[in-house]
Amino acid sequence: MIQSDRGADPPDKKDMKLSTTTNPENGLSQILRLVLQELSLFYSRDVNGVCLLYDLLHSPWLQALLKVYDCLQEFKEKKLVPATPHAQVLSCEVVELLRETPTSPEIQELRQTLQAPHFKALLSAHDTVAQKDFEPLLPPLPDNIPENEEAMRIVCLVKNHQPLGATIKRHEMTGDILVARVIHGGLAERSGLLYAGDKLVEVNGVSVEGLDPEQVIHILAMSRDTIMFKVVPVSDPPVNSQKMVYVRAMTEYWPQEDPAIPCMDAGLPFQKGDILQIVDQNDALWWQARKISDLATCAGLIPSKHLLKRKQREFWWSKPYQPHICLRSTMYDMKIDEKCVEAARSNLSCPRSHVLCMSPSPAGFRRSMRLCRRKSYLGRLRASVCCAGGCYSAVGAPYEEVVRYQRRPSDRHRLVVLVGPSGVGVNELRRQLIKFNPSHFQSAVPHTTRSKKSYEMDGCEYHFVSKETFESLIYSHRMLEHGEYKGHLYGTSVDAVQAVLDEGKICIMDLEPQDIQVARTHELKPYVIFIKPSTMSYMKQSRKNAKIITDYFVDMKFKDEDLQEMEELAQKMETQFGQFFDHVIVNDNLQDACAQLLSVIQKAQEEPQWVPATWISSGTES
Ligand SMILES: Nc1ncnc2c1ncn2[C@@H]1O[C@H](COP(=O)(O)OP(=O)(O)OP(=O)(O)O)[C@@H](O)[C@H]1O
Repeated sequence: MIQSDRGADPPDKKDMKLSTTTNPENGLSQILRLVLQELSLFYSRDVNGVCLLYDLLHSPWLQALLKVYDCLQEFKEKKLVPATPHAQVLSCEVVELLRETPTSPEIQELRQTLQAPHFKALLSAHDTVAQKDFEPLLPPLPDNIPENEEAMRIVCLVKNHQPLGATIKRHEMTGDILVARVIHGGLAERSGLLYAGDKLVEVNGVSVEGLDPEQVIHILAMSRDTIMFKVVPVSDPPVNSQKMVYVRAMTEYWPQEDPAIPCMDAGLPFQKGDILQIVDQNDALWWQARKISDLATCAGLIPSKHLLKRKQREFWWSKPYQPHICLRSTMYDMKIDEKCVEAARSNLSCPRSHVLCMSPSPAGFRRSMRLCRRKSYLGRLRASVCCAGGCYSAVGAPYEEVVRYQRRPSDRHRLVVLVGPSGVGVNELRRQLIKFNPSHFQSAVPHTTRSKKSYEMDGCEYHFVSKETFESLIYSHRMLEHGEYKGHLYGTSVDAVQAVLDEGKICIMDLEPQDIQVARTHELKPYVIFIKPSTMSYMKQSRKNAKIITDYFVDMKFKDEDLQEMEELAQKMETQFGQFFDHVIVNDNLQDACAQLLSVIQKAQEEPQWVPATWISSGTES
């Protein structure tokens, strides 16, 4: 991730003094010092990547470089003249004279110093500069060079256990071996001497004429310390003027499984949800990218958006037809068992008298309605191996452009969405969070079309609305999730979530994974946390006294098959929807999981995070 390392090198006035030159009144070092002072004011807020800029300008190598630059500028004016252009000869004469002098420890030391290879090399360099003798001595050109001889470039690269970072191909018509692409950050690119399109003539003195690319690679693999290329440079070297783009991978990619990749070794594997830095989009089919978790390495090849979409479509159509139900929740496909909702309520840690109170706070303690969808959901998930994720993958963009978003203190909080297989502890964690700080965390009050009971209050347990009102909320996309049972509709609206956010609180809600996309808007900027079950053996231990609610029973103990089912479901959720998860918490020890949740939520609200670019550029952000 491009993140400045705040902890490693905090802005500090003492440090800044060290970084100034001896003459702070002029020169670039002085300007840099002032810029650093300015930047340090914004450092803690990381406004628009200030930390990154600060760390760059504060780096010792840049400071040293600027000092050298300042010194050179100073001496440029003085027009220095060498005392002698023959320091080497002078040194030899001194050594000779010292031989005739009576020896003493000092004389011995001086002789040793003057005869040391490094010192001799230094004097040699001095004389070369003093005599301005910079041109290398080249043998005279042969007379018989043909007029149309192409200009050649000799490139010598020193091997350093890093990949060369270039791929080659054979030109279909001419049979020439060409540099196909130069990978960013690789040895070839950093040398600045090899370009895509350069024609290879020789490698390590061996002519490549008539050779296959594989044979050329074999020669390269055999070379030991240095690689020598003789190339005919491409007439128009490509210039990469594209801006760096960051994307979230919405699908996974394994170069080893892709026979179409031009060079498997140069491929960059990635998983759903990985953030990638796209460094080169010059090729319409193969882009170059790095993972932000590994920016120091050289880039790798990934399929372009267009190509990956095509691959997804081909994969989709190549699958045998399977009748399936789309997981996307639609009206009337979700059964909510009100009996279960009621039963769950009586199971709450907050007493019923609390539910009856005037304050709307009980919403935070209500069990989610998803409990009752458990059985049918699992069934549908099993039946639709390639639906929600698959359908999405087949038609959706494989990469989502992302930017760093830093919530300002005046902004509303981000919605926190908890996702997980039924029984994993989503509601338990939500309850714990709200209990821990009810003035900070709250759930949204759901809507229903059923009639109000005598002990209920509108806006407290539910917003009681007519079927028409509810349906208009659905059609105007104001419902984040909804379902029907026995002719009554239930659901949570965007407005109910916003009401919590408008109070300056953090709204916590649980969603089925297929509903995450509905919530992914610039209005709510949801931060999605996946709650994952622990290992089977740990779950058996820790869930001994835990209770679940099924479609038919309330307060049932976990059976082994429930845990097994939970594990299976968690895996499927991760496989299909992992691209939407901002964070994963394994719920083994409840206290630990709660502590993690608190800290992650705090980070989500206070630290820069990757969010879809459309959330920021949609005009609602200043
Ligand atoms: N880390 C844990 N250790 C022990 N018990 C736990 C832990 N997490 C949750 N539980 C217990 O497991 C049971 C199920 O938890 P919970 O009701 O929160 O599940 P859920 O994910 O909301 O699923 P559903 O939506 O089906 O209710 C509850 O009795 C809860 O107290």
